[in-house]
Amino acid sequence: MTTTESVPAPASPRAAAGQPLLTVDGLGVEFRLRDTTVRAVGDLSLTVRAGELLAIVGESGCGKSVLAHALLGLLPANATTTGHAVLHEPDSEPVDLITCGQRHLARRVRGRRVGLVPQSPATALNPVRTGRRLLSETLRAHGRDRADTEQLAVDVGLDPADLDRYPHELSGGMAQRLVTALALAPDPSLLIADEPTTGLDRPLVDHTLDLLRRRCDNGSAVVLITHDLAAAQRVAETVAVMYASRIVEHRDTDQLFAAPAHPYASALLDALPDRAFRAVPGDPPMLTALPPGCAFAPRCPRRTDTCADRPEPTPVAGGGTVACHHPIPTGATP
Ligand SMILES: Nc1ncnc2c1ncn2[C@@H]1O[C@H](COP(=O)(O)OP(=O)(O)OP(=O)(O)O)[C@@H](O)[C@H]1O
Ligand code: NI
Repeated sequence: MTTTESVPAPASPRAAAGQPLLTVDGLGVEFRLRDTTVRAVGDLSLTVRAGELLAIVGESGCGKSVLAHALLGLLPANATTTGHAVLHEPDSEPVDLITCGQRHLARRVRGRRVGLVPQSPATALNPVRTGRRLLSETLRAHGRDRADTEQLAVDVGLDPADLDRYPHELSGGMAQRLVTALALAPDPSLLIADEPTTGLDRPLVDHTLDLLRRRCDNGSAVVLITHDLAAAQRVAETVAVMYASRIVEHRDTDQLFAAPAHPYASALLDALPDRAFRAVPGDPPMLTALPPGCAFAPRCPRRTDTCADRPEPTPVAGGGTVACHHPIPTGATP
């Protein structure tokens, strides 16, 4: 399999590594249904820095994809989004992705400065265009050379011959690689990749992860949404663990994997085959009926009466935050 050996220069100026690229502050998303409200994202704050690969992990339904869609203005009409998410880039004014409006998002941000690898590739592809046409048109629309089409296919591990297929002729894994190539075509400074390795076999999983990792080497940033903790451990600098709409722990990857502070993060790691291989006991709560306090408390071996109050994210020794009244001591010295 061919890989890109060098890191190409980005299409637009990038912030210096370590500078905040996206600051999310108090983000909330609710869906109004006929007789209830789904609180899919609650009071979520985080910073993504230039050159960083942040992995967001957590059980199915905890709000990962809704977070991604909120940042790109892709939520349906029954959604209400609150809070802020400011994109800072060296060549332009900071823009609040939550308040700037659909017009600005569509013209200036989505698929340009912020790219999305969607979780469902099959529905994201225009069915009447071949992969080659989709990719070359996207490159041209962003002022890039159409001759890069085949290279981009190779970069994502797609055989250029398969570019002549229509979406319905692609396997799930091929469609996945094509949507990744389409998201990369505009060379966004921030790429949000929502389960980008679904349907890929192990060598292609690693190929895709390494491709995302390399993007960060020129000052771009990647938010990788994944169920695959091993993937997060392999390529992410930092990991945010989401539980029932909130981030419960956000720390340096090595530190989190060595000594998780939140009981839920610890239980997730215990579910790994090379650890205890024990599923997290119990079920997550319904997002229509979240308890006022800690949402993990009913499943938590460390819970006390204090957990009836919601824990706020607080600093952990060694860096990062944990939202728990009774965090597991990490052994790190302040
Ligand atoms: N349009 C919608 N209307 C109502 N509820 C929605 C809507 N979209 C998502 N939800 C709900 O929001 C919650 C979070 O969904 P989301 O897709 O973000 O989960 P996820 O963490 O990405 O899960 P998975 O790992 O399975 O992809 C779920 O309870 C889901 O049912
Ligand atoms: Ni999802």
